[in-house]
Amino acid sequence: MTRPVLRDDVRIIDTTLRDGSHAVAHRFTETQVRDTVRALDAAGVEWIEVSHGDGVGGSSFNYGFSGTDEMSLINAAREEARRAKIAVLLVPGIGTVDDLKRAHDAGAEMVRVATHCTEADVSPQHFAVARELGMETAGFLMMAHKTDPENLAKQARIMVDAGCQAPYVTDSAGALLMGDARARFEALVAEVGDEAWVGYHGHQNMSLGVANSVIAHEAGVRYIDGSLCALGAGAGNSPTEVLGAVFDRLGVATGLDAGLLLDAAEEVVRPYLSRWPKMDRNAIVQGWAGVYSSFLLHAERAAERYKVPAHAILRRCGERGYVGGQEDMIIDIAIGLAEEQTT
Ligand SMILES: C[C@H](O)CC(=O)C(=O)O
Ligand SMILES: [Mn+2]
Repeated sequence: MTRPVLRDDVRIIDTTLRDGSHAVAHRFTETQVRDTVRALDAAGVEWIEVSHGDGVGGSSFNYGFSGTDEMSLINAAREEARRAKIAVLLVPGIGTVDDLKRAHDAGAEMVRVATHCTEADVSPQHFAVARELGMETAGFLMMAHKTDPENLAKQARIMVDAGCQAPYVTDSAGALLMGDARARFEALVAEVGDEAWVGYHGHQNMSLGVANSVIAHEAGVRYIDGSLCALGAGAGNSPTEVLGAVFDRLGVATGLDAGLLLDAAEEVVRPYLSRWPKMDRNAIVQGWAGVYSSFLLHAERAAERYKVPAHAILRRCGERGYVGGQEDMIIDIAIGLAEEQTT
């Protein structure tokens, strides 16, 4: 297994146009994608992730239909990028090997295969196909707070042995406190650090995405995710423009122009946002109770339909330990809460 070449101390992978898709209900337009890619490219971002929020193949009744076919968006992103390369996310079971091949044909050069943190064993065939296609590979171990550092490292080992060049501590719920995050970073770096770069993907539900990114760098993590204006599920992701400024102040090389990232966030992304990811009660409950960030809009819609509080739905998701893929249970909880209100 070969690690990709890294020019800088850390490499920021921008997921505005993938995780951010959750925050805009998967309705990115081609113009928004082109404008965002141009701005990120100018700021020196090397990898830009573009897909439905739930990855390629995610456009569906269960996860929400895309406003524009994601393969057209990937193709538009590839056309617009001068230096940057395009990555896609794939959740086995939502996306298929066929979706991966179509994304590659549309211009994607990296795939990030995402599994629940204890289920890395569903990823090997996707890594194998990606490597055959000559793509770079990363692996998301989602909801990383739900298993201990030792087991997370074993799961990373499964991914790396299958062809993953960068297993990620993926804090899908924004639930990891700093010590918990550090323990997971250190465990993965110890297990696979000689063969792969370790990555970190954070959510801002408890406002710790940037702090955990600094800890990640200290612990030897080399890929760190961000989103312009924090655009992402829940309270959003670690803002790329803040990561640029913080790492610049720390003297950590990212290859990014922090000023141009600020322009990209303020002048390109902010004007098209109808909804700004925020740390409101619902999002904080997600971090606090360890709930998958992508559940937020599903819970808000169910709350409106069944006239029950979204934060109560989300707390119950946490109590029941639901994970990505169990979005339909949100309706079940909302119906249950509505019945409890009338009895
Ligand atoms: C499919 C998920 O949205 C992947 C992700 O970004 C996360 O788990 O966080
Ligand atoms: Mn995410």
